[in-house]
Amino acid sequence: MTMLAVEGVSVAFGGVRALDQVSFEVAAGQVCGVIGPNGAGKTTLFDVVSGLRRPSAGRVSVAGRDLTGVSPVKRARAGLRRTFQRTQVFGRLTVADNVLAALDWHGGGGGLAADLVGWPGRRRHEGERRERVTEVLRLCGLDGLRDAYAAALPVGQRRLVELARALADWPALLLLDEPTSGLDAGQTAHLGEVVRSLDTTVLLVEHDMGFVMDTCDRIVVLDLGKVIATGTPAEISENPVVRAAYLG
Ligand SMILES: Nc1ncnc2c1ncn2[C@@H]1O[C@H](COP(=O)(O)OP(=O)(O)OP(=O)(O)O)[C@@H](O)[C@H]1O
Repeated sequence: MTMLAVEGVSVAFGGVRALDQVSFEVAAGQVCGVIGPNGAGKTTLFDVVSGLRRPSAGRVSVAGRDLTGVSPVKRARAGLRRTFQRTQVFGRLTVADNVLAALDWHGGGGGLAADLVGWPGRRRHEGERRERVTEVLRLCGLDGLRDAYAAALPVGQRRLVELARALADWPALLLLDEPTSGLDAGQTAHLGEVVRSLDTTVLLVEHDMGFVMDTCDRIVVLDLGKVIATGTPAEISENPVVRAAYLG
């Protein structure tokens, strides 16, 4: 099943074609990396998929639903989650509470009255939510840190907390913007292991080629706004067109 479909997407800034008829698909459960030289259009593509920028032509669909003209907030309701280059976690909350807060926006059901009377349905929801927090912390290798304050963690672990937050309510599609930025080699390797172990569909933009090659099932290569290649890491690393674009 196709989870993300980008079809004929174009964006122009004045005379610059940042994206020119970009099309590709990501199958459910796959990790897809977008790479390309500086100015290739990676950030613009990310902004189009996450809803920050509307394309002048083309369509973006998630799980068969056309989201092209839909706001970022409504995309989030449709199951799209993203992380940012600069981590966005609540420093004064514990790791577990950071993840719980990411689940909270669905509400526990029943509103304020349910909060006040400790409605049994609400208590059941609460138990399920705490189970999900535990599960997500395990997925992200954060079990041992659930009671640590996020502000006290090194950047590699804060990045994992952000990932855990994004995963908390079972996203349909997870967008990772330069996930390794600021991480050392060990932290990058650990993040790659976590991302590979997920069942979630992931689209990531990343400069670290080693990370992309090790982590992604498929790679989309952009150059000057166009898709010049798609394929497995092995296919991409052997592709002469890709090599030429990078050697410039
Ligand atoms: N807001 C903007 N106004 C004008 N031109 C822009 C704007 N944003 C991007 N561009 C241009 O569009 C093209 C694609 O830029 P984009 O930032 O998407 O590339 P990128 O692949 O993310 O590059 P980098 O690897 O350097 O981050 C570039 O030529 C860039 O100069």
